[in-house]
Amino acid sequence: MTLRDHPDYEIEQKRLEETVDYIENNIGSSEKNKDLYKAEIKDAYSNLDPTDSSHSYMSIMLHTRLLDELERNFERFVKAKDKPYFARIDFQEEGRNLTEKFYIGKLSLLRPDWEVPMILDWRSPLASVYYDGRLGHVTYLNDLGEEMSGELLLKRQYEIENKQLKNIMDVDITATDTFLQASLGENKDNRLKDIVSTIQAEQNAIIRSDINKPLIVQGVAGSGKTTIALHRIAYLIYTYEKSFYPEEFMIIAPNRLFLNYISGVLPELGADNVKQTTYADYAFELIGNKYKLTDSEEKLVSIINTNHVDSQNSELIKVSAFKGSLAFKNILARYVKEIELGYIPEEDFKLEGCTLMSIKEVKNALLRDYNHLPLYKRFEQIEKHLRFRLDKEKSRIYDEAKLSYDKKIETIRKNEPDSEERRLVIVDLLNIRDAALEKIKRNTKNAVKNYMSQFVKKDLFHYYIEIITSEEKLIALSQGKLSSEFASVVSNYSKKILQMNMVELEDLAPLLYLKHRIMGFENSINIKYVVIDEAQDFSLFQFYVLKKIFNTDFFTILGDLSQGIHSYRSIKDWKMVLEKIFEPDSSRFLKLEQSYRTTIEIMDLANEVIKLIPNDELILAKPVVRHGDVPEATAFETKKEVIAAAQKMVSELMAEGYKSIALIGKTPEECKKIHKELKKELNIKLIEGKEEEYDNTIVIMPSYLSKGLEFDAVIIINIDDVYQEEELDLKLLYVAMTRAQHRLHIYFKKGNNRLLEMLADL
Ligand SMILES: Nc1ncnc2c1ncn2[C@@H]1O[C@H](COP(=O)(O)OP(=O)(O)OP(=O)(O)O)[C@@H](O)[C@H]1O
Repeated sequence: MTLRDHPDYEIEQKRLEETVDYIENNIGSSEKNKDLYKAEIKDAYSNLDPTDSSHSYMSIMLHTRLLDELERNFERFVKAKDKPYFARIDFQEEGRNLTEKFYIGKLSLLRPDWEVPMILDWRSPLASVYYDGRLGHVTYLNDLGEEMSGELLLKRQYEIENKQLKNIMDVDITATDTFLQASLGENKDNRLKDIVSTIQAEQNAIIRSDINKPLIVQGVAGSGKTTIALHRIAYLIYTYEKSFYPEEFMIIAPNRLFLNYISGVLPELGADNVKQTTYADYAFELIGNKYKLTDSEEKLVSIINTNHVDSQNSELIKVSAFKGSLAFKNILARYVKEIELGYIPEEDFKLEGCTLMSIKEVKNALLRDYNHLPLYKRFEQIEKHLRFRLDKEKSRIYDEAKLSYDKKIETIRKNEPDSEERRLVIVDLLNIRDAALEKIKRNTKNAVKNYMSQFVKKDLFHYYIEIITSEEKLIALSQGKLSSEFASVVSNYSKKILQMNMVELEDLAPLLYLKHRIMGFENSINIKYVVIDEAQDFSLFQFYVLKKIFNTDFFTILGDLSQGIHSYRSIKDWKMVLEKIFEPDSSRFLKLEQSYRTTIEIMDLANEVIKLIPNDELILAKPVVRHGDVPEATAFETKKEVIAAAQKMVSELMAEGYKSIALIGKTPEECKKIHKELKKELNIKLIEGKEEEYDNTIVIMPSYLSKGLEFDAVIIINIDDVYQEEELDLKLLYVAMTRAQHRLHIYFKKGNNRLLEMLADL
């Protein structure tokens, strides 16, 4: 059916025109009002009278506020005008004999003269039925969390471009989601997009999941984890507008390139000012930049490069796993206790022999009363107590001392006859008294400072170095759990890095922990909701420390164990996170098995790779019904031929109109080599991990850097280090294969390349 044949075409066309007109009129009047308010502000400034300025000040304040609001609305209108909505639902609430039409868009639009919104925000409670419900009886939770029900009588989707209605599609009970199909079939550039018009029911459940329960999502490659994470933030900001500011939300992503890749989505969803950062960047923000970070991928690369069987047991892996473990956290907790005990004073706080605060009282303040504070913040409390006691007692002590001298003088006066000798004795005594009183004054002045001088503060790294480079301390504080061989490996390994004023990623959790427990953070942390993407790469200690420093359970954690290429240093399953970090009973764990990114053919082949890993936790992705070209896997005799084939394929893919093409190698060295050859012929960018953005059509990168990204077409090149049938290599290959949206080609050099040969034979 063509657009014009749709029975409601006229009505829909009219409605669109009406909506666009309304928005444009609002934009027009906003512009006028903007000029008006600006003129008012200017006027008020010029009339600002230094003696009686209240009227002008009021006017400036009022018009500035109005101007801010206007500008916000203005931007909303401008954003909405080209495509004000994408869907409509006709809904009849139970018990009401009235069917209402709701047009759903990215932003809400209310008309004072209408009872229903002109546009309903996609995040509003009622809009949920559009995502969840098939036609017929539906339910949703209203603002108060009460279940509402009714009949969904129509579910209609629109394609609108530049204010023009291009298509109308009614979704019936059986129809597959043609809109979804169309959107997945598109070629994309190198930025992630919002999916408000095609969010699927299982994704909607995650986006709208209860804010109060920590949420962990295991989602297969391409299931929309990153996309959903961003939509969830937009949803929470809208729904809990009164409880949270957008800047209190934080999303933690794996690297800056990835942050750039996702950066467009939140503003597009009307959620600005959300903090978007990487774990390392945020950790350095909190602990300071005194030490530099080692290349966090270097370790992975060296594991990839070495013989895997040996490396599985290598010291490198064990040290990383140890530093990310809760066992290490426990060692540090004992270490902090030891540090705390070291501050118990050996003397009372006294003035003139009079105890103002006993050792016991100071100890109680230090270890008991202010235990909830970081150690150094407890010092501040102790100091306050000392000052208080001193202020309370200093006059008494002074007066008593003075009185005792005065009494002595008085006794001499009374008992000795007046003589030159008596006069000299009294003068002497008066001098002694004055000196003593002067001394008391001086001591009083310095008493707190002197007493506090025993609470010497040290640098964070001093503490960390003291423990991590001391074999003896590690063993002692592990309560016999660490062998001396392993403790020596950890300490020697750490010494080498720290001596260069460097730390590795695995050191950041312990450093954050120590800073949190000992010094506290300089500025109060105002993050209230945390979303972690690619969370399979996090260690338990990382989760633990984030939960502690943010002091919240408000977490959404998303990841895919099948892509856990950093599993040498990170979690092995989600159960551990649920059990050790959160309360399993009050947390939610959801799975996403449907994959939206890629075609059935590509996903089927990628699943063959993941099947080779003997791990029940790894779930096979189910692709949405979208067919495409069968992936090609071809072996060549020489490296030169592999590179030539890739170059030819890039040209073909470009000619076919693909907008983003990635060549994915196994190691950075391999990518460098291939790039050197190809850059003579192609405008191709080598991605090495430090980039913050790129805008090239063609890129080349090692597999581990491609994680999280996606491309229209992927060419996997393998000329050097072959992919072995081992967990890490299988995961690297899986990650690379699942980056492709439409086309996948695998070109490799013949010989000893069993895994890729197996794929070629399938
Ligand atoms: N409901 C949907 N409608 C349209 N597109 C979708 C939908 N869900 C996901 N997609 C698309 O699927 C692709 C994969 O999404 P995303 O990158 O968020 O998945 P992911 O689970 O984070 O993937 P990975 O773990 O492989 O990095 C994106 O292009 C996204 O736009």
